[in-house]
Formats: sequence, structure tokens, C-alpha cells
Amino acid sequence: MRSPAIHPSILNCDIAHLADELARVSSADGVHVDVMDNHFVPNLSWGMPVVEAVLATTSLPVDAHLMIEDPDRWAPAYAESGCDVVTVHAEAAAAPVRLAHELHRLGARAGLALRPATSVEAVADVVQDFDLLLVMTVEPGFGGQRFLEPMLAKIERARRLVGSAGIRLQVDGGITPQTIERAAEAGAEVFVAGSAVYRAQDAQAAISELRSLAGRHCC
Ligand SMILES: O=C(CO)[C@@H](O)[C@H](O)COP(=O)(O)O
Ligand SMILES: [Co+2]
Repeated sequence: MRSPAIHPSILNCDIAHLADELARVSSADGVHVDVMDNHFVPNLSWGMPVVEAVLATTSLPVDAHLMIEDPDRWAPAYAESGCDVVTVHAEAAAAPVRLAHELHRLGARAGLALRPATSVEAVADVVQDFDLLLVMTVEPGFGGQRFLEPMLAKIERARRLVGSAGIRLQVDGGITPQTIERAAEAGAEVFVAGSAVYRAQDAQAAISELRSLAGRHCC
């Protein structure tokens, strides 16, 4: 039985104090870095230099969530830099299977993300080449949004698609103590949490609480 993994998203952390902000979440299972290009999503965050700074500062595995156009071109650099998982959006990747193989060749695990409107069935033919399936539980682009309840049924379908062997099922967006149990019950096992961790007075306590709530139902 695998234990639930909590990956704090640094999107809304105090980037001027990146090292301190990473230290606040040192008990997490990974760090989630949201890369946004203001084309695939209506927001601009950061790219390789910040990801490299995160990699140089934390010993936790880094999970890069690329909300960008043309990931076939840009994602390999994130694998080369040492990210543990590089996740690309199914809606943006031109040749997802080829890209997954390239990420593997460069030493990273490959993740495939779905916008809320993209069905699980749309990736049924390609998901087997990936290590992680990410079901977005908010519209990608911003932290601090409300969890989309209709995504619970989609998480259940995603769990049926990936089965119990190999491919990890991640959820991202609006994960809080109020929503994580239902996401875990539906089948998620890797939980991205931005505001719920970084807005907490004690981020390590927030991580423990989320992990223990998810652990009641998962995995
Ligand atoms: O990818 C995204 C948003 O597009 C996320 O990773 C958010 O940054 C998570 O933040 P919260 O919803 O947990 O505040
Ligand atoms: Co994200």
C-alpha cells in the first residue's frame, strides 16, 4: 500500500525568500513548480531559472507542471535540469508518447495533465507511456481557486484507467483539509496544495494534516 504524497505548490509563496519558503515545506514529499507562459494559460509565472534555483535549494523531488504551449520543444530541458517529474498538458503536446520517451531518456519521469474539460478517455491510448496522470481540479492558471466538485467523478474514471499498478494519480487545485478526503476517496494519491500550505501559519503542520486526512482513504 502506497502512502499519500503531498506536493506544495510554490506559485503563491514569497518568491523573494525562496530558500526560506522551501525550508518551510521540508517535510513534504515533493515540491510542485508551476510554469506558465501566458499563452496556454492567462498568466505568466517563471521558467528554467527559477526551476534551477529550486533544484539547487531543496533536496525534495521537484515536480514541474508545465502550463505552456509547445511542450514538445521546451519540456526536455526541465528533465535535463534534474526535475523528478515533468508534467505536460495533453491539450498542448503534439506527440505525447514521443515526448514521454524523450523525458525518460533524459532521466525524468513523465506526467500528463488534463484540463477540467478534457476527458480521461481522450488520453486512454497514450497514458500507459506516462508515470503520472494529473487531473486538474481547477482551471489551470491561478492558485487559490475553489475545488471543482464535478472533478470527483473524473478522478474516479482516471483511477479506473490507470488501475493500481505504476501510473500515479495526481490532483491539483483547491486541495484543502475540506476537499482532500473526497479526492483521496475518489482515487487520487499525489496531492498538490498551494494556498492550504503556504497560507498556513505552520506549513509543516498543514502538510501533516493533509497527509493524515488523505491517508484515511488512500492509497
Ligand atoms: O497548477 C496550478 C494552478 O494552475 C496549481 O498548482 C496551483 O498553484 C495550486 O494552488 P492552490 O489551488 O492549492 O492554491
Ligand atoms: Co500546478
